[in-house]
Amino acid sequence: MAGRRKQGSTTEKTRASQLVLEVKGAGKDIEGSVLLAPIDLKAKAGQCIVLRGENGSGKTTLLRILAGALEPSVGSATFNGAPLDERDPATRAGVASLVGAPTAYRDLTVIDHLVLIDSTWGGDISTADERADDLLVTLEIDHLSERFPHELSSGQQQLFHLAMVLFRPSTVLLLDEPEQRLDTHKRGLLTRLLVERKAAGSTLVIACHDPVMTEAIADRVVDVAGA
Ligand SMILES: Nc1ncnc2c1ncn2[C@@H]1O[C@H](COP(=O)(O)OP(=O)(O)OP(=O)(O)O)[C@@H](O)[C@H]1O
Repeated sequence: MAGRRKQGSTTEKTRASQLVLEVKGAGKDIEGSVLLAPIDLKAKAGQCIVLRGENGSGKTTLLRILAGALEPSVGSATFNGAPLDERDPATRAGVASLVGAPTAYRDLTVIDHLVLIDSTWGGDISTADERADDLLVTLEIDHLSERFPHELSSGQQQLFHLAMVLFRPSTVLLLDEPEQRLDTHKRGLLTRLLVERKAAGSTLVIACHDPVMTEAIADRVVDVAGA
């Protein structure tokens, strides 16, 4: 019994010390235009890296590289030691990202979207509604569960998009300015939720222009310097 406990704690420590994301000198240019100057980044389980930098410095480009949606022109980016590639099942299963607006359907309600996402990830259909509603309650948009996406305000739409990415299973969460269009109360609520995700072992990389939120969630701030 004692031996099993010891082995378990060693495994947990090993897991916590392993790099989940590693970017080594990754940069991106297209036809002579520099989108991202070469940059390094390391993140372990339970860590949150905040990307900071002026408009156009390359934060979204770096997030797209981390999502496996964009291949770096130089350097490398890996997830658990393997190259990031959104076509690869390991990347798709582990990495959830909100970079730009996700696909939404005019004829599905807010809760329909969550139940659909859950079913594509193999969630238990008998509890999907209840779990979806719990997340909407946490984000304080449960009263909007039967609305269609085009019936939401811009801030409500942002919370809906966050719900879509938070509802699917993942070990890495990539968010591009999740605070945008949210009021102060909702920013606080999102901050608490992200701190909880971190405590549960998720790796977070977040581009953020809000210094209060950055202070609350960042284990490390990476300055994206631009070309
Ligand atoms: N397809 C493209 N071709 C050429 N340049 C591009 C392309 N997409 C983006 N860029 C340029 O790459 C740079 C980095 O853009 P990116 O969106 O990564 O910046 P950002 O740091 O996320 O900015 P913001 O804070 O405004 O969201 C910008 O100068 C942008 O104009």
